[in-house]
Amino acid sequence: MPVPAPSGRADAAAEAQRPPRLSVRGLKTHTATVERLDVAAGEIVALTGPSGSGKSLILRAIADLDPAPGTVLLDGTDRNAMPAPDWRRKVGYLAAETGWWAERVGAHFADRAATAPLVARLGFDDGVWDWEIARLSTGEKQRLGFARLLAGAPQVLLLDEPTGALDPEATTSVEALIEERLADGVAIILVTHDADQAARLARRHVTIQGGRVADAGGTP
Ligand SMILES: Nc1ncnc2c1ncn2[C@@H]1O[C@H](COP(=O)(O)OP(=O)(O)OP(=O)(O)O)[C@@H](O)[C@H]1O
Repeated sequence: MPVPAPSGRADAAAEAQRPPRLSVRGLKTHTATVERLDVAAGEIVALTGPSGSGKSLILRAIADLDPAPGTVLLDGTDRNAMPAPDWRRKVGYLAAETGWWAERVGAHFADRAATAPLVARLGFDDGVWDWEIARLSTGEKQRLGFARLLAGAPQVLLLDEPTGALDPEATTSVEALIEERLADGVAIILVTHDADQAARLARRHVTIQGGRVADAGGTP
């Protein structure tokens, strides 16, 4: 009778066979090429580089917001195998400057009751639904944009300077929510100019050098 493998070893083998949550190969934007980048479920990778090196364009290309040649897979499924709106819901992008289309905050949230606890953790009470977009400060837009993104429960988060306009208290709240999503298995790429934040949140750091992003760390 065969002896079963110790469960820890079996788990490790199953883990090794699982595709990375996000996998990027040969993705070309106007300014940079991502040769190879894998992000596992529950992993956060910090993407750094000088201003104008192309970090935002890479996130937008992965999110399929700009056309870009190359291969991007979610749990092994090519982005071309699903409608673009489905991809963008699963692979969520938070722009450094969030976009708003309706007059008031509430119109941007499909399920206010479900989102209220999230919005509260980011410092707002229920009155926020009636606020006009025109009155929002930069930091309020950033926090509400983050809440709007999380409300869709994406499996990948592409965060472009998510706390760039926030005070330390709000930054702590956003980082706590990021950590919780990681615990839920979300894969995250974080663009930040804040080296302390990159060190706090991410063990793996990739940098744009000479227009190339190479995944030095590999898949853990
Ligand atoms: N559609 C486009 N066509 C050509 N160049 C573009 C286009 N969009 C942006 N760029 C340029 O590509 C470069 C990279 O822009 P990007 O916003 O990705 O930089 P970044 O690394 O995120 O910078 P920052 O840290 O300042 O936010 C910039 O020089 C920008 O002007």
